[in-house]
Amino acid sequence: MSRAFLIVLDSLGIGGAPDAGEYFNDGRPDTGANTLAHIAAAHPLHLPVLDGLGLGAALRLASGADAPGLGAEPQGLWGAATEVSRGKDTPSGHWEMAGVPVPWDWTYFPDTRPAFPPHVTARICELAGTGGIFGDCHASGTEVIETFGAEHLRTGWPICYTSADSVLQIAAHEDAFGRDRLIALCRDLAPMLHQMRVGRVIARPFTGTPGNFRRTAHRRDFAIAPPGDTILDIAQGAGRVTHGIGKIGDIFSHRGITHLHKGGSDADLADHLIRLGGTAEPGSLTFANFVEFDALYGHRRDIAGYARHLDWFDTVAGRFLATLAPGDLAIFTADHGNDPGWHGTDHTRERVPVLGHGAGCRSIGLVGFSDIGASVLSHLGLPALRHGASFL
Ligand SMILES: O=P(O)(O)O[C@H]1O[C@H](CO)[C@@H](O)[C@H]1O
Ligand SMILES: [Mn+2]
Ligand SMILES: [Mn+2]
Repeated sequence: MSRAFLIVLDSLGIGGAPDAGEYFNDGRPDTGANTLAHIAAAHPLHLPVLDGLGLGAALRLASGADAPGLGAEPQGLWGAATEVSRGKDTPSGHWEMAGVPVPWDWTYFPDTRPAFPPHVTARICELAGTGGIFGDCHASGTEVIETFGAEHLRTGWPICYTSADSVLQIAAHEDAFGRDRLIALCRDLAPMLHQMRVGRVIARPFTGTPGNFRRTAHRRDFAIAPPGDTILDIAQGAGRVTHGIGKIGDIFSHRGITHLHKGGSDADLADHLIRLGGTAEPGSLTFANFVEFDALYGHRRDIAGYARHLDWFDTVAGRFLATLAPGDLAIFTADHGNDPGWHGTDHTRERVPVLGHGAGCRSIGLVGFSDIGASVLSHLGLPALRHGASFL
Protein backbone atom coordinates (compact mmCIF):
# COMPACT_ATOMS: atom_id res chain seq x y z
CA MET A 1 0.00 0.00 0.00
CA SER A 2 1.45 3.36 -0.95
CA ARG A 3 1.99 6.13 1.56
CA ALA A 4 1.34 9.87 1.66
CA PHE A 5 3.53 12.66 3.08
CA LEU A 6 2.13 16.17 3.44
CA ILE A 7 4.87 18.67 4.27
CA VAL A 8 4.18 22.27 5.24
CA LEU A 9 6.89 24.93 4.90
CA ASP A 10 5.28 27.24 7.45
CA SER A 11 4.65 30.65 5.83
CA LEU A 12 6.16 30.06 2.36
CA GLY A 13 3.59 32.13 0.46
CA ILE A 14 3.86 32.92 -3.25
CA GLY A 15 1.67 36.05 -3.45
CA GLY A 16 -1.45 36.56 -5.53
CA ALA A 17 -4.21 36.02 -2.93
CA PRO A 18 -7.32 37.66 -4.41
CA ASP A 19 -8.45 38.85 -0.96
CA ALA A 20 -5.04 40.14 0.24
CA GLY A 21 -6.50 43.65 0.51
CA GLU A 22 -8.76 42.51 3.37
CA TYR A 23 -5.77 41.51 5.54
CA PHE A 24 -3.39 43.92 7.21
CA ASN A 25 0.10 44.52 8.61
CA ASP A 26 0.54 47.69 10.64
CA GLY A 27 -2.83 48.90 9.35
CA ARG A 28 -1.79 48.57 5.69
CA PRO A 29 -3.27 45.94 3.33
CA ASP A 30 -1.32 42.81 2.34
CA THR A 31 -1.88 43.51 -1.39
CA GLY A 32 1.43 42.78 -3.12
CA ALA A 33 2.97 40.71 -0.32
CA ASN A 34 4.95 37.82 -1.79
CA THR A 35 7.18 35.85 0.56
CA LEU A 36 9.08 33.79 -2.00
CA ALA A 37 9.40 36.51 -4.65
CA HIS A 38 10.71 39.11 -2.20
CA ILE A 39 13.25 36.70 -0.72
CA ALA A 40 14.46 35.63 -4.17
CA ALA A 41 14.75 39.23 -5.35
CA ALA A 42 16.95 40.17 -2.39
CA HIS A 43 18.95 36.99 -2.04
CA PRO A 44 19.91 34.38 -4.62
CA LEU A 45 18.22 31.05 -3.91
CA HIS A 46 19.53 27.61 -4.78
CA LEU A 47 16.56 25.24 -4.72
CA PRO A 48 17.16 22.53 -7.30
CA VAL A 49 14.76 20.05 -5.68
CA LEU A 50 11.75 22.29 -4.96
CA ASP A 51 12.22 24.32 -8.13
CA GLY A 52 12.67 21.08 -10.06
CA LEU A 53 9.21 20.02 -8.87
CA GLY A 54 7.80 23.37 -10.06
CA LEU A 55 8.24 26.04 -7.34
CA GLY A 56 9.22 28.82 -9.76
CA ALA A 57 6.40 27.86 -12.11
CA ALA A 58 3.94 27.88 -9.19
CA LEU A 59 5.14 31.35 -8.19
CA ARG A 60 4.53 32.67 -11.70
CA LEU A 61 1.09 31.05 -11.78
CA ALA A 62 0.05 32.42 -8.37
CA SER A 63 1.21 35.98 -8.72
CA GLY A 64 2.79 36.56 -12.13
CA ALA A 65 6.15 37.06 -10.43
CA ASP A 66 9.44 35.76 -11.76
CA ALA A 67 12.24 35.05 -9.34
CA PRO A 68 15.96 35.07 -10.15
CA GLY A 69 17.29 31.52 -10.05
CA LEU A 70 13.85 29.87 -10.06
CA GLY A 71 11.62 28.70 -12.91
CA ALA A 72 13.10 25.41 -14.12
CA GLU A 73 11.00 23.17 -16.33
CA PRO A 74 8.79 21.37 -13.75
CA GLN A 75 9.37 17.64 -13.26
CA GLY A 76 6.57 17.20 -10.72
CA LEU A 77 2.94 18.00 -10.13
CA TRP A 78 2.73 21.74 -9.58
CA GLY A 79 0.22 24.48 -8.92
CA ALA A 80 -0.89 27.09 -6.39
CA ALA A 81 -3.63 27.02 -3.76
CA THR A 82 -5.97 29.80 -2.63
CA GLU A 83 -7.41 29.83 0.91
CA VAL A 84 -11.07 30.57 1.67
CA SER A 85 -10.96 30.51 5.51
CA ARG A 86 -11.20 33.94 7.11
CA GLY A 87 -7.80 33.89 8.77
CA LYS A 88 -4.16 34.02 7.71
CA ASP A 89 -3.07 31.96 10.69
CA THR A 90 -1.55 28.52 11.12
CA PRO A 91 -4.66 26.57 12.25
CA SER A 92 -6.82 28.06 9.47
CA GLY A 93 -4.32 27.09 6.79
CA HIS A 94 -3.67 23.60 8.13
CA TRP A 95 -7.30 22.77 8.83
CA GLU A 96 -8.41 23.87 5.39
CA MET A 97 -5.71 21.82 3.65
CA ALA A 98 -6.77 18.91 5.86
CA GLY A 99 -10.33 19.24 4.55
CA VAL A 100 -11.98 21.60 7.05
CA PRO A 101 -12.27 25.26 6.03
CA VAL A 102 -12.89 27.38 9.12
CA PRO A 103 -16.58 28.29 9.23
CA TRP A 104 -16.27 31.16 11.71
CA ASP A 105 -14.47 34.46 12.16
CA TRP A 106 -11.76 34.17 14.82
CA THR A 107 -11.93 36.46 17.82
CA TYR A 108 -8.94 38.79 18.18
CA PHE A 109 -8.35 41.00 21.19
CA PRO A 110 -8.06 44.73 20.51
CA ASP A 111 -4.68 46.46 20.76
CA THR A 112 -5.83 48.49 23.75
CA ARG A 113 -5.28 48.43 27.52
CA PRO A 114 -7.09 46.52 28.80
CA ALA A 115 -7.09 44.08 25.89
CA PHE A 116 -9.28 41.46 27.61
CA PRO A 117 -12.96 41.89 28.46
CA PRO A 118 -13.78 41.99 32.21
CA HIS A 119 -15.41 38.56 32.29
CA VAL A 120 -12.24 36.95 30.92
CA THR A 121 -10.04 38.71 33.44
CA ALA A 122 -12.43 37.77 36.23
CA ARG A 123 -12.31 34.13 35.18
CA ILE A 124 -8.48 34.11 35.15
CA CYS A 125 -8.42 35.63 38.66
CA GLU A 126 -10.99 33.12 39.90
CA LEU A 127 -9.04 30.15 38.50
CA ALA A 128 -5.66 31.48 39.67
CA GLY A 129 -6.97 32.71 43.02
CA THR A 130 -5.36 36.11 42.50
CA GLY A 131 -6.58 39.67 42.95
CA GLY A 132 -5.65 40.69 39.41
CA ILE A 133 -3.52 40.09 36.34
CA PHE A 134 -0.52 41.86 34.79
CA GLY A 135 -0.14 42.73 31.13
CA ASP A 136 -3.66 42.71 29.69
CA CYS A 137 -2.23 44.01 26.41
CA HIS A 138 -0.58 43.13 23.10
CA ALA A 139 3.03 42.26 23.81
CA SER A 140 6.11 40.31 22.86
CA GLY A 141 6.48 37.37 25.19
CA THR A 142 10.09 38.07 26.09
CA GLU A 143 9.47 41.77 26.74
CA VAL A 144 6.34 41.24 28.81
CA ILE A 145 8.16 39.07 31.35
CA GLU A 146 10.92 41.68 31.68
CA THR A 147 8.31 44.38 32.28
CA PHE A 148 6.11 42.53 34.78
CA GLY A 149 8.30 39.66 36.05
CA ALA A 150 9.45 41.31 39.27
CA GLU A 151 5.92 42.41 40.23
CA HIS A 152 4.67 38.94 39.29
CA LEU A 153 7.16 37.41 41.75
CA ARG A 154 6.03 39.84 44.47
CA THR A 155 2.26 39.45 44.03
CA GLY A 156 1.77 36.08 42.28
CA TRP A 157 -0.51 37.64 39.66
CA PRO A 158 -0.22 35.93 36.24
CA ILE A 159 1.06 37.88 33.21
CA CYS A 160 -1.56 37.77 30.46
CA TYR A 161 -1.00 39.06 26.91
CA THR A 162 -2.07 38.60 23.31
CA SER A 163 -0.88 39.38 19.77
CA ALA A 164 -2.15 39.78 16.22
CA ASP A 165 -3.10 36.08 16.44
CA SER A 166 -6.27 34.78 18.05
CA VAL A 167 -4.51 33.85 21.29
CA LEU A 168 -4.49 34.47 25.03
CA GLN A 169 -1.07 33.72 26.52
CA ILE A 170 -0.23 33.44 30.21
CA ALA A 171 3.33 33.74 31.44
CA ALA A 172 4.22 32.72 34.99
CA HIS A 173 7.34 31.75 36.89
CA GLU A 174 7.91 27.99 36.96
CA ASP A 175 8.94 27.91 40.62
CA ALA A 176 7.28 30.93 42.23
CA PHE A 177 3.88 30.42 40.54
CA GLY A 178 4.35 26.74 39.68
CA ARG A 179 4.55 25.14 36.26
CA ASP A 180 1.77 22.62 36.89
CA ARG A 181 -0.42 25.37 38.32
CA LEU A 182 0.11 27.51 35.22
CA ILE A 183 -0.70 24.62 32.90
CA ALA A 184 -3.83 23.76 34.89
CA LEU A 185 -4.88 27.43 34.78
CA CYS A 186 -4.57 27.52 30.98
CA ARG A 187 -6.32 24.18 30.56
CA ASP A 188 -9.26 25.28 32.74
CA LEU A 189 -9.51 28.68 31.08
CA ALA A 190 -9.42 27.31 27.53
CA PRO A 191 -13.06 26.12 27.17
CA MET A 192 -14.40 29.64 27.81
CA LEU A 193 -11.98 31.13 25.27
CA HIS A 194 -12.74 28.45 22.70
CA GLN A 195 -16.46 29.26 23.10
CA MET A 196 -15.54 32.84 22.24
CA ARG A 197 -13.67 31.58 19.12
CA VAL A 198 -10.28 32.45 20.49
CA GLY A 199 -8.02 29.88 18.85
CA ARG A 200 -5.52 29.13 21.61
CA VAL A 201 -4.69 29.59 25.26
CA ILE A 202 -0.93 29.19 25.68
CA ALA A 203 1.01 28.58 28.89
CA ARG A 204 4.38 30.36 28.79
CA PRO A 205 6.43 29.33 31.84
CA PHE A 206 9.69 31.12 32.59
CA THR A 207 12.52 30.95 35.12
CA GLY A 208 15.25 33.23 36.44
CA THR A 209 15.43 36.44 38.40
CA PRO A 210 14.67 40.08 37.51
CA GLY A 211 16.89 41.13 34.60
CA ASN A 212 17.62 37.47 33.80
CA PHE A 213 14.26 35.92 33.07
CA ARG A 214 14.10 33.31 30.32
CA ARG A 215 11.31 31.20 28.93
CA THR A 216 11.55 27.45 29.32
CA ALA A 217 10.74 24.68 26.86
CA HIS A 218 7.55 23.82 28.75
CA ARG A 219 5.19 25.89 26.61
CA ARG A 220 1.76 24.26 26.31
CA ASP A 221 -0.90 25.14 23.74
CA PHE A 222 -4.59 24.52 24.41
CA ALA A 223 -6.07 24.89 20.93
CA ILE A 224 -9.64 24.83 19.78
CA ALA A 225 -10.39 21.53 17.99
CA PRO A 226 -11.00 21.48 14.24
CA PRO A 227 -14.77 21.82 13.65
CA GLY A 228 -15.05 18.56 11.71
CA ASP A 229 -13.16 15.44 10.67
CA THR A 230 -9.82 16.07 9.00
CA ILE A 231 -7.73 13.78 6.81
CA LEU A 232 -5.97 12.66 10.00
CA ASP A 233 -9.27 11.56 11.57
CA ILE A 234 -10.32 9.79 8.37
CA ALA A 235 -7.01 7.97 7.96
CA GLN A 236 -6.82 6.93 11.60
CA GLY A 237 -10.49 5.93 11.64
CA ALA A 238 -9.82 3.64 8.67
CA GLY A 239 -7.08 1.88 10.64
CA ARG A 240 -4.15 3.64 9.02
CA VAL A 241 -1.13 4.79 11.00
CA THR A 242 -0.74 8.58 11.09
CA HIS A 243 2.45 10.44 11.96
CA GLY A 244 2.56 14.09 12.98
CA ILE A 245 5.88 15.93 12.86
CA GLY A 246 6.47 19.18 14.78
CA LYS A 247 3.51 21.44 15.60
CA ILE A 248 0.95 19.16 13.93
CA GLY A 249 -0.17 17.79 17.31
CA ASP A 250 -1.00 21.23 18.71
CA ILE A 251 -2.59 22.44 15.48
CA PHE A 252 -5.05 19.53 15.38
CA SER A 253 -5.70 19.48 19.11
CA HIS A 254 -3.93 16.07 19.16
CA ARG A 255 -6.78 14.44 17.24
CA GLY A 256 -6.19 11.72 14.64
CA ILE A 257 -2.45 11.37 15.33
CA THR A 258 -1.05 7.92 16.12
CA HIS A 259 2.56 8.99 16.62
CA LEU A 260 3.80 12.51 17.25
CA HIS A 261 7.45 13.32 16.51
CA LYS A 262 8.69 16.58 18.02
CA GLY A 263 12.05 18.28 18.21
CA GLY A 264 13.86 21.38 19.34
CA SER A 265 14.53 22.63 15.83
CA ASP A 266 13.64 22.12 12.18
CA ALA A 267 16.85 20.08 11.88
CA ASP A 268 15.41 17.58 14.38
CA LEU A 269 12.14 17.52 12.43
CA ALA A 270 14.06 16.93 9.19
CA ASP A 271 15.66 13.88 10.81
CA HIS A 272 12.19 12.58 11.68
CA LEU A 273 10.91 13.17 8.15
CA ILE A 274 13.86 11.46 6.48
CA ARG A 275 13.65 8.52 8.88
CA LEU A 276 9.89 8.14 8.29
CA GLY A 277 10.49 8.30 4.54
CA GLY A 278 12.26 4.99 5.01
CA THR A 279 10.15 3.46 7.77
CA ALA A 280 6.55 4.80 7.71
CA GLU A 281 4.04 1.97 7.44
CA PRO A 282 2.32 0.97 4.18
CA GLY A 283 -0.85 3.04 3.77
CA SER A 284 0.24 5.58 6.39
CA LEU A 285 -0.13 9.35 6.38
CA THR A 286 2.71 11.59 7.57
CA PHE A 287 1.89 15.28 8.14
CA ALA A 288 4.84 17.59 8.90
CA ASN A 289 5.19 21.26 9.77
CA PHE A 290 8.51 23.12 9.53
CA VAL A 291 7.94 26.15 11.72
CA GLU A 292 11.28 27.96 11.65
CA PHE A 293 10.60 29.69 8.29
CA ASP A 294 7.78 31.50 10.10
CA ALA A 295 8.95 31.78 13.70
CA LEU A 296 12.64 32.57 13.18
CA TYR A 297 12.66 34.43 9.85
CA GLY A 298 9.21 35.55 8.67
CA HIS A 299 8.08 37.34 11.84
CA ARG A 300 11.56 38.74 12.36
CA ARG A 301 11.61 40.04 8.77
CA ASP A 302 14.96 38.32 8.26
CA ILE A 303 15.27 37.88 4.49
CA ALA A 304 18.78 36.41 4.52
CA GLY A 305 17.88 33.95 7.27
CA TYR A 306 14.75 32.85 5.42
CA ALA A 307 16.80 32.36 2.23
CA ARG A 308 19.43 30.28 4.06
CA HIS A 309 16.71 28.15 5.62
CA LEU A 310 15.13 27.55 2.19
CA ASP A 311 18.48 26.47 0.75
CA TRP A 312 18.96 24.12 3.70
CA PHE A 313 15.45 22.73 3.42
CA ASP A 314 15.95 22.00 -0.26
CA THR A 315 18.77 19.60 0.60
CA VAL A 316 16.49 17.98 3.21
CA ALA A 317 13.77 17.60 0.57
CA GLY A 318 16.26 15.89 -1.75
CA ARG A 319 17.41 13.45 0.92
CA PHE A 320 13.81 12.76 1.93
CA LEU A 321 12.55 12.13 -1.61
CA ALA A 322 15.39 9.65 -2.15
CA THR A 323 13.91 7.48 0.65
CA LEU A 324 10.49 7.10 -1.00
CA ALA A 325 9.29 4.02 -2.86
CA PRO A 326 7.40 3.93 -6.15
CA GLY A 327 3.73 4.73 -5.53
CA ASP A 328 4.40 7.04 -2.56
CA LEU A 329 3.05 10.59 -2.76
CA ALA A 330 4.77 13.64 -1.24
CA ILE A 331 3.22 17.11 -1.34
CA PHE A 332 5.10 20.26 -0.30
CA THR A 333 2.94 23.27 0.50
CA ALA A 334 2.48 26.15 2.99
CA ASP A 335 -0.21 27.46 5.33
CA HIS A 336 -0.03 31.26 4.73
CA GLY A 337 2.58 33.87 3.89
CA ASN A 338 4.96 35.80 6.15
CA ASP A 339 6.84 38.06 3.77
CA PRO A 340 10.14 39.09 5.40
CA GLY A 341 10.35 42.01 2.94
CA TRP A 342 6.97 43.40 4.07
CA HIS A 343 6.12 46.03 6.68
CA GLY A 344 4.84 44.94 10.08
CA THR A 345 5.68 41.62 11.75
CA ASP A 346 2.52 39.62 11.08
CA HIS A 347 1.63 36.90 8.55
CA THR A 348 0.69 37.98 5.03
CA ARG A 349 -2.34 36.76 3.06
CA GLU A 350 -0.97 34.90 0.03
CA ARG A 351 -1.48 31.92 -2.19
CA VAL A 352 0.77 28.92 -1.45
CA PRO A 353 2.67 26.47 -3.65
CA VAL A 354 1.46 22.90 -4.17
CA LEU A 355 4.30 20.65 -5.35
CA GLY A 356 3.79 16.93 -5.77
CA HIS A 357 6.32 14.12 -6.11
CA GLY A 358 5.10 10.68 -7.18
CA ALA A 359 2.01 11.82 -9.06
CA GLY A 360 3.39 12.58 -12.49
CA CYS A 361 4.55 15.74 -14.17
CA ARG A 362 1.88 18.33 -14.99
CA SER A 363 0.24 21.53 -13.86
CA ILE A 364 -2.79 21.33 -11.60
CA GLY A 365 -3.36 25.06 -12.03
CA LEU A 366 -5.02 27.08 -9.29
CA VAL A 367 -6.65 24.87 -6.66
CA GLY A 368 -8.21 25.31 -3.21
CA PHE A 369 -6.47 24.40 0.06
CA SER A 370 -9.00 21.62 0.68
CA ASP A 371 -8.16 20.02 -2.67
CA ILE A 372 -4.81 19.11 -1.09
CA GLY A 373 -6.50 16.99 1.59
CA ALA A 374 -8.89 15.51 -0.95
CA SER A 375 -5.92 14.42 -3.08
CA VAL A 376 -4.17 12.83 -0.10
CA LEU A 377 -7.30 10.82 0.75
CA SER A 378 -7.75 9.77 -2.86
CA HIS A 379 -4.12 8.66 -3.06
CA LEU A 380 -4.54 6.58 0.10
CA GLY A 381 -7.79 5.04 -1.21
CA LEU A 382 -9.81 6.59 1.62
CA PRO A 383 -13.32 8.11 1.48
CA ALA A 384 -13.57 11.79 0.54
CA LEU A 385 -14.53 14.60 2.90
CA ARG A 386 -17.23 17.14 2.08
CA HIS A 387 -14.78 19.84 0.99
CA GLY A 388 -12.29 19.69 -1.85
CA ALA A 389 -11.73 17.63 -4.97
CA SER A 390 -8.68 15.52 -5.78
CA PHE A 391 -6.29 16.95 -8.36
CA LEU A 392 -4.57 13.59 -8.85
O1 LIG B 1 5.96 36.88 21.62
P1 LIG B 1 5.57 35.46 21.87
O2 LIG B 1 5.21 35.17 23.28
O3 LIG B 1 6.63 34.47 21.35
O4 LIG B 1 4.21 35.21 21.08
C1 LIG B 1 4.07 34.63 19.83
O5 LIG B 1 3.62 33.31 20.04
C2 LIG B 1 2.26 33.22 19.72
C3 LIG B 1 1.88 31.83 19.37
O6 LIG B 1 2.70 31.24 18.37
C4 LIG B 1 2.06 34.23 18.63
O7 LIG B 1 0.74 34.62 18.55
C5 LIG B 1 2.98 35.34 19.06
O8 LIG B 1 2.25 36.15 19.93
MN1 LIG C 1 1.98 29.04 10.16
MN1 LIG D 1 3.54 32.77 12.74
